[in-house]
Amino acid sequence: MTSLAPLPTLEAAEAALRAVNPEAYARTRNHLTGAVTGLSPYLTHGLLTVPQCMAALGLPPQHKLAYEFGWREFFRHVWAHRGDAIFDSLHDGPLPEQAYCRDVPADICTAATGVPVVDEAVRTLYRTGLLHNHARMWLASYVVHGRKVHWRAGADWLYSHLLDGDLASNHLSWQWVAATGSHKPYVFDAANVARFAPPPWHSEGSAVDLSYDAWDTLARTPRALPAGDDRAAASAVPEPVCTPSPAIGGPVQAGLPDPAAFGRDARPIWLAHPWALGPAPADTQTLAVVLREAHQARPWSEPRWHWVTERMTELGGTVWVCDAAALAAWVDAVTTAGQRPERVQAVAEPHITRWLPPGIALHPAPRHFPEVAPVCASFSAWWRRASGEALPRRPHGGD
Ligand SMILES: Cc1cc2nc3c(=O)[nH]c(=O)nc-3n(C[C@H](O)[C@H](O)[C@H](O)COP(=O)(O)OP(=O)(O)OC[C@H]3O[C@@H](n4cnc5c(N)ncnc54)[C@H](O)[C@@H]3O)c2cc1C
Repeated sequence: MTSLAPLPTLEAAEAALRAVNPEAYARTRNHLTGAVTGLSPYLTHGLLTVPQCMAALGLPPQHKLAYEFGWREFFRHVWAHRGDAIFDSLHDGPLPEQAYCRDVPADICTAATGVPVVDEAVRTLYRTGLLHNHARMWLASYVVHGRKVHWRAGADWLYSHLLDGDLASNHLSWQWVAATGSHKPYVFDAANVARFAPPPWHSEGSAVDLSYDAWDTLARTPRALPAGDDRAAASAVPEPVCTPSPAIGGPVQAGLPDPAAFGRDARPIWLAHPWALGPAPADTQTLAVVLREAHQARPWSEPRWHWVTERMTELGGTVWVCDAAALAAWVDAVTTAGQRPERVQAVAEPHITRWLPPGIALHPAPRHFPEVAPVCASFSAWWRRASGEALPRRPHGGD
């Protein structure tokens, strides 16, 4: 990962939180150079929590930034209620599912479409592991409505490369753009890009320079925009390699430590996993674990693995890569009947919880907004119930 990526340390996370300027955020957040917070990798990987950010910033519930934290928790609410159904279209979109291809074309994955806004987004993604929300929306809209790629293929691809890749925020945002989770395809035009992005992104005269009406019609017909030509291919960049587990070597080891080494210490064992990289509770010993099953279906890029394992090393010394059965046996070995279930503790996080053995005491992932039931179909319905406030009419991410 280049120096453009945020550092995977608690100090960097806390510094990013201290640097947030809510007033500037509210004015400029839709601009690619706006005062966005950069908190998402820290929130996704548990170095910070939404309640901690809300408290530190003292945000009133009607602040724009409070809504955005709200979107994060709304997507978690939908995931908690709908489960794996979020990985399929929540309802019909503008076209039948068969109208979309199931692979992201090579010219998109290598930033060689010849459309500046798309190629800049992909280059930025590979260089930093992050993308501004507006850029994610433009990219997803081009992929789904412009190139007729199924939202799920686009979502899986983007998730693999994001440092903040979160299955709820990512996959449900793609569904929102695709109109399988909202009621209108999200489309954009070149003027919108020119207003919110710096000049290298401007796309007048390219394949996406269409009116909103033409875009809307395109989203509702099977026709696709053309792939990048040979001239665009000349500036292609390689897609970073994605793997289902980190490379073994140095502090990253396959297997688990000798349970006796932990068994001699009476303190509870804190399981640091990729979605719980905050400080371990006082008076615990830390075991840092990557569970193979949690990543099998959705590999991560090398830079993301590097980012995560660097922080895990800081927490646990060695990062242990193992499968769920091995972890269950290890938990059994360090746990005597009288100590269950507090001996081994972890944060319950939906990316991993289903693979954690039953002998582990789970702490709920911290939330700012109260859980509401039944599931809310829209953010505004959820916001009304979770915050007790009405939501002014506004779009999802940008103008
Ligand atoms: C196609 C697409 C894919 C996305 N994938 C992810 C993802 O994998 N992980 C992820 O954390 N966010 C995702 N988002 C949401 C959003 O783009 C990022 O959270 C945001 O860009 C992160 O930058 P930031 O921390 O500077 O955000 P800020 O604008 O500073 O917002 C502060 C925090 O609020 C939350 N937030 C802001 N906007 C949104 C939003 N639209 N939806 C949900 N939460 C939001 C995030 O936790 C963010 O860190 C996606 C959005 C789109 C359109």
